Amino acid sequence: MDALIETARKVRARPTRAQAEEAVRTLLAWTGDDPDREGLVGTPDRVVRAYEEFFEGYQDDPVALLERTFEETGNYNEMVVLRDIRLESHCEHHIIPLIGKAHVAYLPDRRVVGISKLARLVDVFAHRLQIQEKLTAQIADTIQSVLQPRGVAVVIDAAHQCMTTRGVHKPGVSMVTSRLLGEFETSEPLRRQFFAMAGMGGV
Ligand SMILES: Nc1nc2c(ncn2[C@@H]2O[C@H](COP(=O)(O)OP(=O)(O)OP(=O)(O)O)[C@@H](O)[C@H]2O)c(=O)[nH]1
Repeated sequence: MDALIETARKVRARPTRAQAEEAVRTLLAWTGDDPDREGLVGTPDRVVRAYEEFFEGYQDDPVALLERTFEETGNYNEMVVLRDIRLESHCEHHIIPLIGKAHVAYLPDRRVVGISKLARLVDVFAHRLQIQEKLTAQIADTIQSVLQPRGVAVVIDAAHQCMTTRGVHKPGVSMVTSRLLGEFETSEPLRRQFFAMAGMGGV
């Protein structure tokens, strides 16, 4: 298995919850506000709970998700596309949300995976600190490595709030990334069919 996927499966030791809450308290004090006032006293706990949700993907094994497959497919070997998968992630540079859609396709080779697992796979990697390029690659490479289909295509179209709410302040901009493997890489008609099926004919 690919070394990058092996790394993505590792569950690392982490600081305690109390340490995480203390870190939030420090940030609150750093803003210039009073962490002990009524409105903020519960904030470290809330922020840590929110982070548990945002970053729960570190606790999940992306490979195990795809290991249950079905071979009774009626010889179906055409493209399978799951499009418009809502994507919520956080950029690793500013820990600010990036929100958009993922479109995931593969060309089965005799076996297929339960379709919800593709959406779960997107969530596992999205619920980690990310840059969009790595997120796109991790989703595609995991499907390729575990299912070994004839091809995989992943496109992500997302808006980065680190570009809209701070810094360069450019609302309305979205970033599009793609990873095309196997027959999607070698066949132009197949790529075109994928982009059309994903509703991205203009990309
Ligand atoms: N390629 C890529 N860049 C990203 C992503 N998310 C955030 N960034 C960018 O990461 C860069 C970090 O740049 P730095 O110069 O280190 O940070 P900064 O001073 O906060 O940059 P500004 O955002 O330009 O203010 C910024 O250009 C962000 O727009 C992503 O998913 N992919």
